[in-house]
Amino acid sequence: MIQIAPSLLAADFGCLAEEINKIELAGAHLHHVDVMDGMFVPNISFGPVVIEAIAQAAKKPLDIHLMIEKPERYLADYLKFKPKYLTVHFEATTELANVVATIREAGSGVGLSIKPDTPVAAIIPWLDKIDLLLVMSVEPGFGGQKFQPQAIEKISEAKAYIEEHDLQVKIEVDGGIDAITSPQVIAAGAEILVAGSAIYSQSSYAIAIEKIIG
Ligand SMILES: O=C(CO)[C@@H](O)[C@H](O)COP(=O)(O)O
Repeated sequence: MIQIAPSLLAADFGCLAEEINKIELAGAHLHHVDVMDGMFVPNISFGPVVIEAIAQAAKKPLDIHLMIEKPERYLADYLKFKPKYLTVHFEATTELANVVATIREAGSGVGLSIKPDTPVAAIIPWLDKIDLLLVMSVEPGFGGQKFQPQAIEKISEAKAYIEEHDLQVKIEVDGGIDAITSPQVIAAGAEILVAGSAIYSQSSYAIAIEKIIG
C-alpha cells in the first residue's frame, strides 16, 4: 500500500493543531516533520519545542527527518516523541552505526536519507540495518522545489537490491512530489511519498492526496 506523508513544513503554523487535524481527516498516513539546522542545509525550520506541539495534536505517527549536522548529538530530543521513523542523513554523520543502534534501541524505525548527489551504492552496506531509505528528489532545505528525475533511477536501484536480498526496507521519496511525479516514483518502487506544497497549497487536502496516491 502506498502511504502519503504530508510535509508539515508547508502547513500554516498559525493554526498548527487545526492543520494536523485537517490533514489526518484528508487521509494522511504519517506526518513528515522536517528539522533543519542551518548547517547541514541552508535553512532553519524548527526543533523539539514545535514538535512537542505537533505530537500533542497528532493522532497519526510522526516521520521525523533530521537535516542536521552530527545528528548523534540530538537523537534523544527527537526519540522522546516516539516517532514511527527517525531519519538521519548519510552525509551528516561519521557515527552511523551508533546512530542506528540508538534509534533501534528506542523502538523507532531507523531511517537513512541520501541527497541527490549521493549514489545508492554508498548506502548499500546499511540497507540490512535500516527500516526506511529516504531518497531526496530535491536538494534538502526548502519546500516547493522542482523534482529531480534522477531520483527515479536511484529508487529503482535500491528497490532491486532490497527485493534481491529479501530486505524489509521501505523506500520513501521527498521533494517535488505531485500528481505528475508520483506515478513515476511509485512505479520505481517508492512506498511512502512525502509532499508539502502539492497538498498544503490546495483548498482540499483530501483531493490533493487522492491525486497523488490515487
Ligand atoms: O525535506 C524537504 C525539503 O528539504 C521536503 O520535505 C519538502 O518540504 C517537501 O516539499 P515539496 O517539495 O513537496 O513542496
